Amino acid sequence: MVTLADLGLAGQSAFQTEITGITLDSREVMPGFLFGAMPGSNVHGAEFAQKAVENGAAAILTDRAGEALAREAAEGTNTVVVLTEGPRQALSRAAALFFGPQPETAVAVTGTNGKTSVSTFCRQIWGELDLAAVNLGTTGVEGVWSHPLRHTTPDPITLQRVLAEAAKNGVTHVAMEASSHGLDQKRLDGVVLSAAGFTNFTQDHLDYHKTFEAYFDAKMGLFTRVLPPEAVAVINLDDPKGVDVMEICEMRGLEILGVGRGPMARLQLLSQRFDATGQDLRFSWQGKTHLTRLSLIGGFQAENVMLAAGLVIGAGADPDDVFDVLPHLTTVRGRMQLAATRDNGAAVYVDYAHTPDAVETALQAIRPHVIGRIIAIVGAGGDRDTTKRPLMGQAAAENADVVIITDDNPRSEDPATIRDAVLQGALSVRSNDIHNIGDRAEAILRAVDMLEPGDALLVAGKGHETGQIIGTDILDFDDVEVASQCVLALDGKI
Ligand SMILES: CC(=O)N[C@H]1[C@@H](OP(=O)(O)OP(=O)(O)OC[C@H]2O[C@@H](n3ccc(=O)[nH]c3=O)[C@H](O)[C@@H]2O)O[C@H](CO)[C@@H](O)[C@@H]1O[C@H](C)C(=O)N[C@@H](C)C(=O)N[C@H](CCC(=O)O)C(=O)O
Ligand SMILES: Nc1ncnc2c1ncn2[C@@H]1O[C@H](COP(=O)(O)OP(=O)(O)OP(=O)(O)O)[C@@H](O)[C@H]1O
Ligand SMILES: N[C@H](CCC[C@H](N)C(=O)O)C(=O)O
Ligand SMILES: [Mg+2]
Repeated sequence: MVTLADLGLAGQSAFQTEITGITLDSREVMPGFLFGAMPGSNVHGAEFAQKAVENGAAAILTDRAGEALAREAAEGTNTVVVLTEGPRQALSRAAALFFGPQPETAVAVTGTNGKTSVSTFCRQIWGELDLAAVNLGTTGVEGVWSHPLRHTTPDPITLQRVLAEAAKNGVTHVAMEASSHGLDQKRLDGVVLSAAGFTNFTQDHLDYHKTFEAYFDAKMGLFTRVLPPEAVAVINLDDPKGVDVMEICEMRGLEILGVGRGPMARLQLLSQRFDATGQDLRFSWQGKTHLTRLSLIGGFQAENVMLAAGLVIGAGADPDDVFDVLPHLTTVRGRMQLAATRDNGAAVYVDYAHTPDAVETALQAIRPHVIGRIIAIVGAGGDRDTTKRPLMGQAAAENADVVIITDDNPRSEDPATIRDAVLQGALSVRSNDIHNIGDRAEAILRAVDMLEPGDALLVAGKGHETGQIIGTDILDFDDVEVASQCVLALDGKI
C-alpha cells in the first residue's frame, strides 16, 4: 500500500490516505487516485477538481491559486486536499516515488538544437560498452528497450512510469532530452541525474516562453534545480552562452566538464577533416591527444559526439573505453541522414533543422561535401513560434543556392500564410532561385529533378517524422521515403 506520506506529501492532514494511481487529468482519475490540479497555460487544473472528486480521487494536490476550487469540490467527501507552493515539483517527485526505481544511471541534455542527437550518441556509446541503455526524447524511447512517446520530455507521470518500466526491463542507463517546456513545467524534477549537458542556445519556442531570457532561464532549471550538487555539468563552451552556463553551474559548486574547440575545454576538439563519408577528428582529453574517425556528416555532429562522450564520462565511464568506441557511432535517424543518391551522384540528405540556427548549421555542414549547388527544402510548423519563420527563410537563402519553401505540419494554421512568412525572409536575401511549392511531395520531386552531378539536396524540418499534421489530421509522410521514391522514379527505376 502506498500512502500520501510515502509520496513525500507527509505533514499534511490525512497523510495515511492510500493512493492507487496518479494523474494530471481529471478525466483519467479512478477511485483512490491522486489528482494533480496544476496551473496550466490555458486553464487551472483545479477547474476540474469537481470531476476528479466525482471519479473517486483520494487526494488533490494543488497550489494556492487552486485551493478554493479544490476545497469546494472536496467538501463533504473523503477527498483530501494537499496544498503546496510548488505543485509541479511535488507531483514529479511523488510520481518518482510512486512508480519506483528508475534505471541506475541517468543523464539529461538541454539546448535549442542537438538534444536528440546527443542523447542517441550517449545510448550508442553505452551500448558499445555492453551496457543496457536507452535514449528518451523526441524519437521515443530507443535502445535495448523501446516505447513510443508523444512529447520530447513527457509529463512527469508518463516519464516516471516509463523510466520504472525501462528499469524493470533491465535498462540500467538512460540519456534523456530536457526540453524547455519540460523544464519549465518541472516534468524532470523527480529524476535523479548523474550528469547534465548543454548544447547551445538560439531562437525557438518564443510562442511559449515569450522572451529569450525566460527561454534561457527555463533551460537553466536543469542545472540550478534538477541536477543534484554532486553531479557533473557538461557544457559546450563554444556556444556564446556556454560561459554563462558555466558560471551558473560554478555558483552551485557543480563539477564542470567543458567541451569545445577553445583551450578552456577539458575535452577539446583540435581539428576536423571532412571527406565524402565522414570526418577524422583530433581531440585532447586532459592534455593528451587522441585521433578518431566519425562516420557522420556535418561538423556539428562532432560537437554533439564530444558532448555525449563528456556525459557518459561524467556519469562514470572510463574515458579511454569511451574514446575507443567513437568510430562505431552511426547516423541518428533524420539528422543529416543520407536518404538517397541519384545515378548522377547527387546526394539527398534529410535533416530535422527546424530553427534558424539549425537551418544555417545543417546547410553549412554539407557545404564541404558538395562541389556543385546546394538545394534546400525548408518550411516552418504551424502553431509554433511565428517569429522564427522569416529567419529560417533567410538562413536558407543565405546558405543554399536554390531554396524551395514548402509545408511542414501546418496544424491549425493556413499553410500559405506560414510559407509566405518564410518566403519574406528568403526574399530579403535575394529573389532568384527561390520557389514556393506548398505540396511537400511535389516540392521534393521538383528538387530531386533539379539535381545535377555534384549537387546536393537538403530536405529540412521533418527528419524522422512520419506524418504531416494538417488541421487535426495526421497524413502519412516520411521525407526519407518520399525522397527515395522520387530518386528511383526520376532515375527510371520504378
Ligand atoms: C504548452 C504545454 O506544454 N502544454 C502541456 C501542459 O498543458 P497545460 O498544463 O498548459 O494544459 P492546460 O490546457 O492549461 O490544462 C491545465 C491542466 O488541466 C488539466 N485538465 C484539462 C482538461 C480536463 O478536462 N481535465 C483536466 O484535468 C490538464 O491535464 C492540465 O494539467 O501539460 C500537459 C500535460 O502534461 C501537456 O499535455 C501539454 O502539452 C501540450 C499538448 C503540448 O503540445 N506541448 C508541447 C508544446 C511540448 O511540451 N513540447 C515540448 C518541446 C518540444 C521541443 O523541444 O521542441 C516537449 O517536451 O515535447
Ligand atoms: N550541435 C548542433 N548545433 C547546431 N545545430 C544542430 C546541432 N545538432 C543538431 N543540429 C541541427 O538541429 C536539428 C535537430 O537536431 P536534434 O533533433 O538533435 O535537436 P533537438 O534539440 O533534439 O530538437 P527538438 O527541440 O526538436 O527536440 C538537426 O537536424 C540539425 O539540423
Ligand atoms: N519539437 C519541435 C519540432 C518541430 C518540428 C517541425 N517539423 C514542426 O512541426 O514544427 C516543436 O514541436 O516545435
Ligand atoms: Mg529532440
